[in-house]
Amino acid sequence: MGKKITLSVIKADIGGFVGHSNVHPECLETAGGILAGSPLLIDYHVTHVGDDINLIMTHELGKNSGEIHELAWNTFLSCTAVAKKLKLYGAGQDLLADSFSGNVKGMGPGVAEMEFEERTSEPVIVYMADKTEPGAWNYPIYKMFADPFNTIGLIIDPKMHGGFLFEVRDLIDNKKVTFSCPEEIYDMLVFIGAPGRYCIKSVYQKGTNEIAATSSTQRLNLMAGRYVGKDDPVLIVRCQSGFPAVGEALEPFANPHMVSGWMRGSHSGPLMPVSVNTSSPTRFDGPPRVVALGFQLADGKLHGPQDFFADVSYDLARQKANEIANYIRSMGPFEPHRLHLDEMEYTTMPDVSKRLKDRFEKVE
Ligand SMILES: O=C(COP(=O)(O)O)[C@@H](O)[C@H](O)[C@H](O)COP(=O)(O)O
Ligand SMILES: [Mg+2]
Ligand SMILES: [Mg+2]
Ligand SMILES: [Mg+2]
Repeated sequence: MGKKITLSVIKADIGGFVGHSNVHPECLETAGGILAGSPLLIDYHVTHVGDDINLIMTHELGKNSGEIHELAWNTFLSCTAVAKKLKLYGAGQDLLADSFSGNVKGMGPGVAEMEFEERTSEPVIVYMADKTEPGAWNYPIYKMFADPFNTIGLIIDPKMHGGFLFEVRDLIDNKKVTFSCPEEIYDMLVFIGAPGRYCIKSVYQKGTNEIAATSSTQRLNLMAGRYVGKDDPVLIVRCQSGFPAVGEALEPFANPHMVSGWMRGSHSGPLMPVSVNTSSPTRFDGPPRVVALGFQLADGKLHGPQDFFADVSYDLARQKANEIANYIRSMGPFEPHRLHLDEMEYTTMPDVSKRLKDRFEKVE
């Protein structure tokens, strides 16, 4: 057995610049400075999508390493101090706990990690989204790993033809189930078609059980018991040679699918593929954005990134997303633009109902 590398992507919103639109450069510099000085890491890349800081790190300490999680937590604390100094908006927004307790899971930051033996050549893509929730990955992961109309490799690459195993999490009941695809796609779609509750956590290659993809499935509002911003999830996908080709892993985003999030975490809107530099949500705090950064790993070193959605071939997807956004915005506070009551992050319904209680008369 060769040496195993862990790729950890840990993210948090520690304060926005301006409002919830972007990250202040001083926060990114602070994060970069701390990771540069850490002896724990093989390599790192600090970046952002909208108002979320993403720490992309490689090391040999495995998943859920207390040392790596503490490094990320302390980095976010230092960035929060900068955010407070600059009076940025919502300083420390996603840091829900007072002190670190061994693992950042359940403390606010989002985490996606995978451990594997590096192949001769190891292309990976790190996806990062803003103004949406973890279920936003269900549609593109399904397309990448189960839909031959997206991924021709499922038909013509002998290493992919057997299919993949999908681990799906129920975020409300805190349970998990694994589906074997393609045989069980109809059963699986019953669940993953409801992305507010069921999320694809990881995908494994059948036969080898090699990790192929993994996402962050933390739901901030479920942890905090109140709205503290959207989860703004991350996803890691390994590519080529038995996994989707880079182009197959990017293809689902050519059709901007509808996701929950956007303004006040309470609207449905198209997920727009963008470059890091254009990842600032603006119109109605959106539309929701997704960035895809490609890296070649070499003994854990992160060569890259390639900012894939900067490419002109995603111009049409952005145009389509703008058209969908324009159309659905015209519905204002009406469903389905506004989310169903159960899904809304802020709701004044209880207060308004209480105030109008006596004005409701029984209909005979
Ligand atoms: O969803 C949003 C922010 O999400 P985020 O921080 O990216 O997780 C925004 O639309 C805010 O909800 C909106 O700007 C109102 O913000 P507050 O005034 O309540 O902070
Ligand atoms: Mg924010
Ligand atoms: Mg955000
Ligand atoms: Mg958020």
